[in-house]
Amino acid sequence: MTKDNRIIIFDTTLRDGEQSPGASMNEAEKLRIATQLEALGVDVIEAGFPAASEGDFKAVEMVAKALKKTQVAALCRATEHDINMAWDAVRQAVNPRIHTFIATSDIHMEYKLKMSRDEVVAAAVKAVSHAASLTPNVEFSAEDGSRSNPDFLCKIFGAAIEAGATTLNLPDTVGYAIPGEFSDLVKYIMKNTPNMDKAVLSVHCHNDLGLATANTLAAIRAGARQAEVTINGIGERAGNTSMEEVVMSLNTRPNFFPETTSIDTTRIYPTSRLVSMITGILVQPNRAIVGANAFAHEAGIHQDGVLKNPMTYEIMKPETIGLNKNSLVLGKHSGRHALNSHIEDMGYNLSDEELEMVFKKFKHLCDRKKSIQDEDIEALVNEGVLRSSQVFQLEYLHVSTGTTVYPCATVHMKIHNRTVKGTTEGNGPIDAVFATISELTHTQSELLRFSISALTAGTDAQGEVTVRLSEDGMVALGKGADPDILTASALAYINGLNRLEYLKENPTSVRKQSL
Ligand SMILES: CC(=O)SCCNC(=O)CCNC(=O)[C@H](O)C(C)(C)COP(=O)(O)OP(=O)(O)OC[C@H]1O[C@@H](n2cnc3c(N)ncnc32)[C@H](O)[C@@H]1OP(=O)(O)O
Ligand SMILES: CC(C)C(=O)C(=O)O
Repeated sequence: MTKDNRIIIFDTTLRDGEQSPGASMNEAEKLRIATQLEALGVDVIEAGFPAASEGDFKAVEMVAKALKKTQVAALCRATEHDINMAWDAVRQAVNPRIHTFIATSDIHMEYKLKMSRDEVVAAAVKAVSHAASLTPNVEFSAEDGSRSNPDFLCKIFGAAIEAGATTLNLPDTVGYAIPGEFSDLVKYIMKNTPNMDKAVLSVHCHNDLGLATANTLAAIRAGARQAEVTINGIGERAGNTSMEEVVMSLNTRPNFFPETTSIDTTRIYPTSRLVSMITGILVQPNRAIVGANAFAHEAGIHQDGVLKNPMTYEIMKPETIGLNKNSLVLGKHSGRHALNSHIEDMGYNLSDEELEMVFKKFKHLCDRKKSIQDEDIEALVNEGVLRSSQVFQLEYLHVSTGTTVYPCATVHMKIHNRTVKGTTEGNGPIDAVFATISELTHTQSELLRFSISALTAGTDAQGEVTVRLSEDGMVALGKGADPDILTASALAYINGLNRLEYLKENPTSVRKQSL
């Protein structure tokens, strides 16, 4: 048993991770991940189960040949054939490891293996002795260890050490363990296994109850010195202990965990992305450490705190895991501080009054649109700031249109602080809107151009309308943005009219304003 506080990180993304339904990887893909895992700094890479298929054999062999410093392990049943296959596949690694296993729980021994306890001990000893005749680096796992009799575990582990195993792995194969109980089991094994000081105790947890990381950390506290993990926690059924959770727990809470790892945490995020891309298993947004929302803040009170000091709501720095920065997601829970900071990042400098105006429109937009993009904000700023000295304002718009209805628009506008209302028909809904506005404002402008575009992707995107109006030799652009394209059109038209009014009053600024 190693006495120091360094935890050996044994990554089984390429073996147990590959057991996630649909995650099978080809040789080149495994090699790509293995190379990344080596750069990440894992100590051991379990590259596959060579007896499973010719492809897996080749992949393990390729990884073993390619890696420069990392130990490469291959899993095998407790049979001579599987062990020989495993050895043939890993033997060219700088430090090859044979990992052999057999189940030790009563249910597995009776129903699956159909073997007695003594037969299982004999098979384990035979397998470990054979593996140890090939390499000094032998790991033995007691499959379904957490549901096995503790004294039987100590007996088989003691026998495996005597046969040459240097790492003993206690798997919670079916994710059944509870942290306190698992930690007691680890302590019991360490105390009662003969010659335990000659081997490293490892744990390998599954996430069936969502406790894989908690059990692994409890085991580390109890003295386990190897953690078997996968990137993004992928693996059989509900998956394995996730590497990023264990490593970042140790890293973030050094006052609680004196244990350390050799992981370069700044490579965690890119590795997570790579594994997700290759396996096709998406990372859920709220996943700890590597989820898209792990460093994103939406609530105004949180955003304000983060702007003042990120540590108010962040226990880790995003750069520590290789993310450029956190993100303040603008949404309906955001406040003025976050909105203003975002607007400043976009290059605008608003007065308090302007910010107030944009903030109101922003909240209104958030109630109607799920995700707010930079373009949405830009449109709101343009809208809010350019409309600050407006003669004409839209108060209400109702349009009826359809296949059997003649398009008709009802518009209420504020003109010089007086509300006027009107209804007009048109050739189409936009024509009806523009005709009504024109009538209410007593303007005679000519519509030179009308264009509409979606500011962002998705059916809930804001539409941006641009109009070019001309009156008495003056030309003005008008812009309007709204998720409703008829409202966006009305806003653009009124914006253009306001600019024309401005030009009429400030003829010297004609050129500048009409650009
Ligand atoms: C908890 C884990 O994650 S364990 C690792 C799981 N990984 C894999 O299973 C790797 C992929 N597996 C495979 O490709 C195949 O199962 C193979 C090639 C390994 C074996 O295939 P087959 O020979 O067709 O056997 P099959 O998988 O149907 O059954 C497993 C056999 O191995 C036996 N067995 C299971 N575990 C062990 C073990 N650790 N040591 C020895 N024998 C074992 C079973 O009792 C069963 O034996 P039986 O045929 O006498 O009943
Ligand atoms: C073979 C062992 C290590 C395993 O994968 C498990 O028990 O889950």
